[in-house]
Amino acid sequence: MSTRLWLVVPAAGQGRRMGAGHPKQYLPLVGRPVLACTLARLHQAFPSARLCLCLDPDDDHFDPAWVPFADWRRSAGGAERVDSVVNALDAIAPEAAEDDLVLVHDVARPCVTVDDLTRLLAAIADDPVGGLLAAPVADTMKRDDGDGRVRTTESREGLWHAFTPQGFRLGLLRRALNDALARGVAVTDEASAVEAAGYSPRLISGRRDNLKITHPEDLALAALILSAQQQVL
Ligand SMILES: Nc1ccn([C@@H]2O[C@H](COP(=O)(O)OP(=O)(O)OP(=O)(O)O)[C@@H](O)[C@H]2O)c(=O)n1
Ligand SMILES: C[C@](O)(CO)[C@H](O)COP(=O)(O)O
Repeated sequence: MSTRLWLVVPAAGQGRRMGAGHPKQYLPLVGRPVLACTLARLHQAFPSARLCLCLDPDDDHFDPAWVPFADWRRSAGGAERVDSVVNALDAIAPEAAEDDLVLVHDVARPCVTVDDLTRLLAAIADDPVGGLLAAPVADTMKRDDGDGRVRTTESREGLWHAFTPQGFRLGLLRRALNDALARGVAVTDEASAVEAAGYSPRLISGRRDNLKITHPEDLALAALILSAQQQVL
């Protein structure tokens, strides 16, 4: 049996830094909610993938009409992003094979391009570990002294911003996440768990406009990015 492609979309966050009063994935972006925009991009790139959408069990904003995938299921969001992803992997495991590829993509990143998505998949399809979209740090990096002043300027050489999607084989990713959680390792993305398991995920250079909508000003930026992308992509 050939390996299948699964998409896991963590969408169970509360959007506290956005401060909109309800989760940012339901804020309108370019005529429809952020969640619908993100799923549309993923569907454009991978129309026959299987989707698992992590939703807060108390979510009363979600509308299934926003899901363009024929084959999809929902899983329960957890306390942290990593818990939502672990729940999703547990939910798909009975239907999936250990070496099926899983791409995990934040619902809060609607500006990822079809080209980056397909390049990521091509780059990791035969990679023994897997990898992630990322971009080299372009600014000078400062470390603060904890009191609003600069302590040091850090070297940015070799530093990358980690984006999503991040893609790994189901078996490797599940083991890595569960081990990391059991050992108390801080897991802010899938790659950090895979790294803690002793592997080196591949960095796939992606576009810098793969913005994660986090703060209020990001929503307008994302709308501009999507409009600009429509002109040229
Ligand atoms: N318990 C959680 C927390 C986050 N996420 C998802 O993980 C992604 C990245 O998280 P982040 O940008 O931090 O989103 P929020 O948790 O919503 O934001 P905040 O931290 O400001 O509350 C988002 O797509 C978010 O919906 C999730 O599925 N489950
Ligand atoms: C996974 C992630 O998008 C990589 O940059 C990011 O870490 C998720 O955001 P959070 O604020 O750390 O939950």
